[in-house]
Amino acid sequence: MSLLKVQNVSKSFGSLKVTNDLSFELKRGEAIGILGPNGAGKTTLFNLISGDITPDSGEILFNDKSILALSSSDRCVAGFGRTYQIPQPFEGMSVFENVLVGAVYGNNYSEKEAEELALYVLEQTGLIDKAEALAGTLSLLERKRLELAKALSTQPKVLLLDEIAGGLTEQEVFELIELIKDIRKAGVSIIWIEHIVHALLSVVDRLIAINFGELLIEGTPEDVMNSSEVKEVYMGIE
Ligand SMILES: Nc1ncnc2c1ncn2[C@@H]1O[C@H](COP(=O)(O)OP(=O)(O)OP(=O)(O)O)[C@@H](O)[C@H]1O
Repeated sequence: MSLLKVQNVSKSFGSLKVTNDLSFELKRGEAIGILGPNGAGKTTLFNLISGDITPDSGEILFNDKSILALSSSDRCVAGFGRTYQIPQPFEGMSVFENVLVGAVYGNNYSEKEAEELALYVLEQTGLIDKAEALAGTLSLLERKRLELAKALSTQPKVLLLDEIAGGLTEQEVFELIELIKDIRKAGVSIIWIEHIVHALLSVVDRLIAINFGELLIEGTPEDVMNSSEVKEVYMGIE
């Protein structure tokens, strides 16, 4: 059964059509990867799903119900968590406090329950030793982990990862992949936008390639990576 359905969604900014009649589905427990060149409309797609912007046309269904009327905070409570391409923690707050905000905001929890969840998520993401550190003092990998921790603290059913591996060393990417695999094993469905293709391929079941806001091709990672569409548009090879 589909958990999320994006149906014929379009979005323009002025005369620029950034999302063009885009449709795809995410099944429960599935992980899918989104590929596309810079400016293809990948982050815009996440903004449409998370409710930061509204489509001009089309439908977005979660558990077969439209979520278009829900605000971004209501979508968060409904089960959507996301990370941002550029981590933007509350720099002057501790790592624990940053995660606590998500735990309070995304769940109907008492303070004690939210604190317990925040500690669990910090353990899960390998940040427990940094709990008291100010977020502004973290390394890039730790900031990426904090992005994940903030998203996980809302207990998402669908996790939207926006270029979470960008800027990391090979070893750091490897560590992040292991963490994302564990999150997936815990039952979270994932949509992952990533330019670091080997990272995507080690996690996802299916790939979707987009260009100029349109779906180019979707299928198994092997089929998509070997397709002439992706070779031509994404890698510049004909
Ligand atoms: N709020 C906005 N107003 C105007 N134009 C926008 C807005 N948001 C995005 N765009 C434009 O839409 C296009 C797609 O942007 P988007 O960030 O979705 O691309 P992307 O595929 O995520 O790119 P990248 O891989 O570089 O992150 C770009 O040309 C961008 O400048």
